[in-house]
Amino acid sequence: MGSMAPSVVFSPGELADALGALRASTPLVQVLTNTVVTNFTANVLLAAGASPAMADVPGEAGGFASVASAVLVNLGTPNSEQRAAMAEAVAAANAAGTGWVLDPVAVGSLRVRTDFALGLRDLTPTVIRGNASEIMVLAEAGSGGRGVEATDTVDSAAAAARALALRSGAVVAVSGEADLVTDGTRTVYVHGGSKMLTLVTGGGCALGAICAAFLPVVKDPLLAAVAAHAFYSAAAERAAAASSGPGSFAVHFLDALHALSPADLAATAVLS
Ligand SMILES: Nc1ncnc2c1ncn2[C@@H]1O[C@H](COP(=O)(O)OP(=O)(O)O)[C@@H](O)[C@H]1O
Ligand SMILES: Cc1ncsc1CCOP(=O)(O)O
Ligand SMILES: [Mg+2]
Repeated sequence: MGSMAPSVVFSPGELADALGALRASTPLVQVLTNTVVTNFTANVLLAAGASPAMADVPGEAGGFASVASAVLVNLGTPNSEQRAAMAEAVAAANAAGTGWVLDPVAVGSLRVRTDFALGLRDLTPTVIRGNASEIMVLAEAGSGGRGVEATDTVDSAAAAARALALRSGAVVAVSGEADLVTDGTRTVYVHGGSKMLTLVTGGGCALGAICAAFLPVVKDPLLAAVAAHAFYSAAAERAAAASSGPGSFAVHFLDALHALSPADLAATAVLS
């Protein structure tokens, strides 16, 4: 896969320890996200063992970011108030040395959010997470997908993802059938998961929140993002096996995020 040979850089034990550390510390994740997925994202964080706080009001967002364990900035429905709050939160997170995740939902054809996303890209996000088309736009190597959906493959975005990581200093994660996570030098593919995640709104957006939840619990942001994707994929696989369609999948997914143990993660994760 990809133009450069990927390598396994993390052991099952490292993934298990990361999940154990998350559960032991209950990270406080500040979420500035879109109106479609807010409730689902909070439930995903709670089920995983984190503590969500949707603090996205100007005047509050900066103060909250200075005490949060990590911050998610998701551009799905970026009204002007929320954009002001995001600017505050990012400045405060950077001042406090707090990790933050940028999810540039639907960048490309939507000018306001694309311009805003390109500005955020250059404000040292710790992780940039998106689908292949979104990542290609932030790398200035594509014109975007179809609304919130990707029209490019993960492999076609691999070179752009590495270039974006080197340019921004962020770990870049590209979701798809197999997820690619890179810091520009090391590249890891996370296999597994379920296509059902694409039939529940927030399947990608809540993954950004889980990336944020892992940031404060491990030193290496690449390991944090890989552990987040492996954990998410393992839970999705378990949920898909128990469900009969998108509705029951969403319920089983929350149950699986809650039930999955560090040992389960170590036994299930497939990296390459
Ligand atoms: N074809 C697929 N098979 C299995 N899992 C998938 C597939 N496509 C996407 N996923 C998973 O769905 C989640 C959301 O990814 P994606 O749909 O690419 O994000 P977004 O919603 O931001 O476009 C990720 O966990 C990803 O691994
Ligand atoms: C449907 C929709 N419209 C604006 S944001 C949004 C949610 C997108 O969620 P995801 O990127 O996780 O599929
Ligand atoms: Mg998305």
